[in-house]
Amino acid sequence: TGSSRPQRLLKAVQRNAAKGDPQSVISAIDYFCRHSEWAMNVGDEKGSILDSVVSEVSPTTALELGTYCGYSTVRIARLLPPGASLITLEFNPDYAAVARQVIAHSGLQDKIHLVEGPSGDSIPKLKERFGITSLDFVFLDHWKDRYVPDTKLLEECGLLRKGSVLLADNVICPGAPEYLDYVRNNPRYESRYFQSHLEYTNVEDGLEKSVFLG
Ligand SMILES: Cc1ncnc2c1ncn2[C@@H]1O[C@H](/C=C/CNC(=O)c2cc(-c3ccc(F)cc3)cc(O)c2O)C[C@H]1O
Ligand SMILES: [Mg+2]
Repeated sequence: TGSSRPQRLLKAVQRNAAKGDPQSVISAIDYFCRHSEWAMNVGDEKGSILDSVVSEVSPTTALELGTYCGYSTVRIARLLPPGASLITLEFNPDYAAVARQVIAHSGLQDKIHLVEGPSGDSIPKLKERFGITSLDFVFLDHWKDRYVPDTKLLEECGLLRKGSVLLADNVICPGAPEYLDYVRNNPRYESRYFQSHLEYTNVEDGLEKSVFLG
């Protein structure tokens, strides 16, 4: 049988991006998605908002929910301070396999821990597995109906501290209405919406940044 879209995206990275150069990996994926095949990466427009939040937080420990092909994984990891690390969760083994190769091509593999499995299973094990006490930054970009249960799970596991920043993709398209309701009407969060567009299109979408107040 033929190749999958993630496999074709990986080929485009291996052909067009310089090994060890994260920016060229990002540009190669954006080019592929604009000119060959659309894919659900956060993209360059929302990606620059992601970059500014990551740079502002400068997290020592970051978590990503939903690796997919590793585009935002590379975007986040390239901005981490020395010694910092990003844990990314992905339950589809085919996507995880592609993401590992995209990450390897970028040269950022030493800053990234890709954990295969459902986020609901992995989140409760993060403290013991990675020796972390709390998360400085979380990027939510997995199934949209998992944003609320996983945010509650992060709270219950004591993984959020005063000042932890959650950044959620797609709060307009495909949409995460329950999540917006949860973080916007919850006194334990200070939320702000960053208007943008769905990756590689002019359809409205945006990111919701929510600071946990403890
Ligand atoms: C619970 C759980 N645990 C671990 N990994 C999980 C997980 N749920 C999903 N994942 C993994 O994350 C990835 C899923 C992401 C879901 N993202 C989406 O469905 C998504 C969809 C669109 C979109 C918009 C308009 C359209 F017309 C069509 C699509 C755009 C996006 O930016 C998206 O992130 C891959 C999946 O295996
Ligand atoms: Mg997304």
